[in-house]
Amino acid sequence: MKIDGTHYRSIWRESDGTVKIIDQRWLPHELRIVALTNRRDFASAIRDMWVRGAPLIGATAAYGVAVQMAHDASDAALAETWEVLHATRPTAINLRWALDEMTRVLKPLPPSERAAAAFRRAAEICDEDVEINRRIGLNGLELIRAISERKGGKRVNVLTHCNAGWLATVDWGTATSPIYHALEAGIDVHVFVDETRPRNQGAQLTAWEMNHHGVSHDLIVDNAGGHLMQHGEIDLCIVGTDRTTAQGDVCNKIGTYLKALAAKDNGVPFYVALPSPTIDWTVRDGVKEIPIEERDGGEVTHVQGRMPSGVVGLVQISPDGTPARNPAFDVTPARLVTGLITERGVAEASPEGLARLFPDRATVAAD
Ligand SMILES: CSC[C@H]1O[C@H](OP(=O)(O)O)[C@H](O)[C@@H]1O
Repeated sequence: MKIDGTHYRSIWRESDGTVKIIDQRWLPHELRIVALTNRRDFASAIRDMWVRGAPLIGATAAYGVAVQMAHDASDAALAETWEVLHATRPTAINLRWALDEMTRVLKPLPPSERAAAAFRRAAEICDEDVEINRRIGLNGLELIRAISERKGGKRVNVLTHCNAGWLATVDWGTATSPIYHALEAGIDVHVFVDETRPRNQGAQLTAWEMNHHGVSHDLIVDNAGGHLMQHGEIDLCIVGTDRTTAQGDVCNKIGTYLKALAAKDNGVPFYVALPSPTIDWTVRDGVKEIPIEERDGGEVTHVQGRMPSGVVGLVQISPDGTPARNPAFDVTPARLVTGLITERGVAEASPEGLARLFPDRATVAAD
């Protein structure tokens, strides 16, 4: 999307072959663009969240394989790269999907052909993500348009959680794509942006996206969402996902489950923007089977921001040595999900709903 009138993707390859990313750790205060030149860079970028968001993690891993193939295209290097990058973060299925896809394409080729083929496939994966997200936006736009018409053109209030924006993907975003399309369609839309503790992807990234794209928004603390729903201030929720099961259970940033409970209790539609590479067809029960990343407790006891001096740094918000738990995701059972907004349409959160849209992929029989 655009930053001060200039179009950016979150990851791209320069004409000289260098792969570059926006290092999201410094947003919203600094726009830092960095080159990733070796496998270690790519592993750090994913593990330490220079880039984050399920689709972007997958795209980054794809380019990580390509850059490694340019250094060493042996079978051993290909297998080792799968292991090294797969170990960076456990929850987003797109990481495994992208690594498996790159291996599928490259394994049959002679090493001499692998680097060129890898960069081609990585570029395709990025372009496919952009198109998938554009279509998710068009499908989600109809949900927002229907609410707008029901409200006689009055403002449609959308709640988002974490960042499922263009910064979480290659472009458009997933949960934000319907919002961007609604803005372009002239619909009066307002976004309540969950700050999303502890990494504050909402406060730091979604608010930055909304601001740069001219979307009306308010930043709210995570705990305010239920109150706003009780008072009729939220028309629908749209969130992203890091892994959705064939049953329609949705794994997403920590706190999503609580938002879904509040939405159910208040009759607020709760939608999940779901690109098909984020569907894990091999999993039945999301709560029992999806690995939940446990990140360092320091992300809970400390918060990053800009100091009065203008320097971006960390401040400690709890007593020295405070122990902290930091599960980075939770799973919202399908029963709390109103619908899944995919690139092929809006599906019921059920095996039947997903199989209807993806008969070519559905492999898990309904319970
Ligand atoms: C479009 S996927 C976005 C998804 O990824 C985020 O997690 P993280 O920032 O830790 O990578 C969050 O769960 C978003 O909903």
